[in-house]
Amino acid sequence: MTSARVLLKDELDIVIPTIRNLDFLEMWRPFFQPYHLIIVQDGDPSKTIKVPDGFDYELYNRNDINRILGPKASCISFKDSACRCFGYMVSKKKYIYTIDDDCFVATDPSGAKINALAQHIQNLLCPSTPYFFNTLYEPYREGADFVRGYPFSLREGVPTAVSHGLWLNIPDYDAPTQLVKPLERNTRYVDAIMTIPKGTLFPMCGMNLAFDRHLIGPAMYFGLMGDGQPIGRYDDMWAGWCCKVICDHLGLGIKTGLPYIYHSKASNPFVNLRKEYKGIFWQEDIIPFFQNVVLSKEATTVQKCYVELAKLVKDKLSKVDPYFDKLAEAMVTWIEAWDDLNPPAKSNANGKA
Ligand SMILES: O=c1ccn([C@@H]2O[C@H](COP(=O)(O)OP(=O)(O)O[C@H]3O[C@@H](CO)[C@H](O)[C@H]3O)[C@@H](O)[C@H]2O)c(=O)[nH]1
Ligand SMILES: [Mn+2]
Repeated sequence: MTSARVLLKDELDIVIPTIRNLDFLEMWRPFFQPYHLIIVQDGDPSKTIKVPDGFDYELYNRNDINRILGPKASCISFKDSACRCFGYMVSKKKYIYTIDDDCFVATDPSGAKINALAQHIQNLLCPSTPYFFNTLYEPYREGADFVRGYPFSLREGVPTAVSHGLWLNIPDYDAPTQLVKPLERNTRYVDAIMTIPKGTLFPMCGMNLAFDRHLIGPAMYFGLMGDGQPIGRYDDMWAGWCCKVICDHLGLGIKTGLPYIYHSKASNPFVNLRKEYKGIFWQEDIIPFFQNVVLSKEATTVQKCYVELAKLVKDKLSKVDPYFDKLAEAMVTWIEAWDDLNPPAKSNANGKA
């Protein structure tokens, strides 16, 4: 870390889903070591995952999830990276950064190592501008600003709930694209951060993602995927669509762009196709559903928005497939489990939380 002060050292947890090993942490040590890690071990709980020395962490396997959540553990996916959202639920911090175990420190065009975590923190601490697009991109960056014609009444921006980073080398392509372009690598470093405009959805990838847990945490449910489910690799997409409609409703922002990580492992496109294929045609109904979602004015908290959204999923998507009935119920279970583990702060005698 270049600055003596470690940004948000005691206010941020790093959540890592893993079914492999954590050797990748050695490369991140200079940037991650000051922070607390929450490791969600997927797959066989009897397997021991070795955490490199010197990291402060807590580790949860499936037995822990079942013990902590009891019957509500049914909402946490098994054998899919979607399990990571358990880490968001058990965290006690204001911010979360989640990264996959095959993502490494990338290098920018100047040859400097990219501290992705520091850039995400910067993105989250600066406002977003969802109501009017700034053509010079992120106006709060050093050397940039709002351009001529940008309304001054909108320059204060809104709180940023999510910072969505990108990937050099292996891009996050769906299986059909991976099959058609097996050798394609992303070598294009685009030096830009943009707020995703209000009313526009986007495909959120969970590989290199940070968010303000207090602003949007309860909406970061990664759905029912993996073992026993008809779909996979739509965990982060589902969460992103739910988060975006709720951010639009509550007046929060989502940014995408810098920072980059270096994604090293291409998962098997044939296995991915089997996981994704229902999602590839279901999403032609899912996207219009989210584009037409209207949340009520009584939905003033993320939990209220999310439970309202779950009812809309049940009412409008169950005709696509009975899976959405189950998913809608799991969305409510998730909120119940979230509130069990994160009870609202009790207000004291003079009403202070
Ligand atoms: O059953 C599993 C499989 C994997 N994991 C852990 O999750 C991440 C991502 O795994 P992987 O790198 O193999 O998969 P990708 O296709 O590259 O991941 C991208 O697709 C999305 C799938 O939902 C995912 O969010 C993206 O990042 C690794 O840390 C694995 O160890 C798991 O926990 N359980
Ligand atoms: Mn990967």
